[in-house]
Amino acid sequence: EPIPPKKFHLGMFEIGRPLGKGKFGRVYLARERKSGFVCALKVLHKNEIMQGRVEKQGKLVTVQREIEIQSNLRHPNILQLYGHFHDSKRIFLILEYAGKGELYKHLQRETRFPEWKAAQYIAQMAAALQFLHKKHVIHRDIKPENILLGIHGELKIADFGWSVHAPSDRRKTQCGTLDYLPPEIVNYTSYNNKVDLWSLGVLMYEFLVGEAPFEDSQVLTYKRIVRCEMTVPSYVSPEAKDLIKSLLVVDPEKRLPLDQVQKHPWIIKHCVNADRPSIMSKRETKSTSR
Ligand SMILES: CS(=O)(=O)NCc1cccc(-c2cn3c(Cl)cnc3c(Nc3ccc(N4CCOCC4)cc3)n2)c1
Repeated sequence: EPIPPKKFHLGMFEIGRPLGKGKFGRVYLARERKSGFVCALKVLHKNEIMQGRVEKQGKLVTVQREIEIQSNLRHPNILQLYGHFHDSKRIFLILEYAGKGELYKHLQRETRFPEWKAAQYIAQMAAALQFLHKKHVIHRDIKPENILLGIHGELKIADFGWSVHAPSDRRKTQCGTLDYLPPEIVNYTSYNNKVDLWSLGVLMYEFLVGEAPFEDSQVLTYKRIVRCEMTVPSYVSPEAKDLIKSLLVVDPEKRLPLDQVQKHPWIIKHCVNADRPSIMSKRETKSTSR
């Protein structure tokens, strides 16, 4: 684990290939010259952040909030923010490099994930959300576009641009798609960290079906969310369907809590988790017996 120096500046890094670009910035592979430490450098342009419909200082405050929240979070399923610096025009975020890129690209390529893979991702997501909620952070923007994959295929929550310290009765923010918003945000009522449980259900549905459960025209999506009108295709196993139905519940207090998600039969069936003796794969047993 590198001991980060206090002050960062651009000259400390060799900039590599662009990893991708998003609405507010570009991400480059980078290497810190002295230590050779590989990271990702996210470049945000101050004027771009200040423009756009979102109220003036809104986005800049969000970036400051993103930095403050993410730099204090250390968890294997949360992309680490090592530090930041800025020059007159740009803000630079020094982030953990996620070796397998954007989760939604993998989802697009595979159309939908097999249940064993979806269960691993949902278990890791639930662990990350449990960690965030203990720190009174609500993510509020759980969707495949905000999730990256580490070099071993482990899930990394990457974008904290819309997270807030709980509890909050903030009006619905101008976030992108409605698909992931739970009824209480869509209905402008006050909400708490249970919003992330709803989004976890939407994410699980999208992993298994390849599209979001309430996907439709904007007006219809709104109606379907507040009435929780969705159908689960028959190829989804009964256990998976049960977990989806336990999360996509209009009343936030009735959604399955995260500790129960991690003990759900569908998760247990597919995930070898820490507190159970490890089930050695065939390959491993053969090598030890040799
Ligand atoms: C708003 S935004 O700019 O943050 N989002 C746009 C965007 C778009 C695309 C990527 C990435 C991205 C970000 N990363 C961060 Cl942050 C850390 N590692 C990566 C990271 N890592 C990464 C690792 C591998 C690959 N490859 C793997 C081989 O196939 C080609 C893609 C891509 C990205 N990618 C980001």
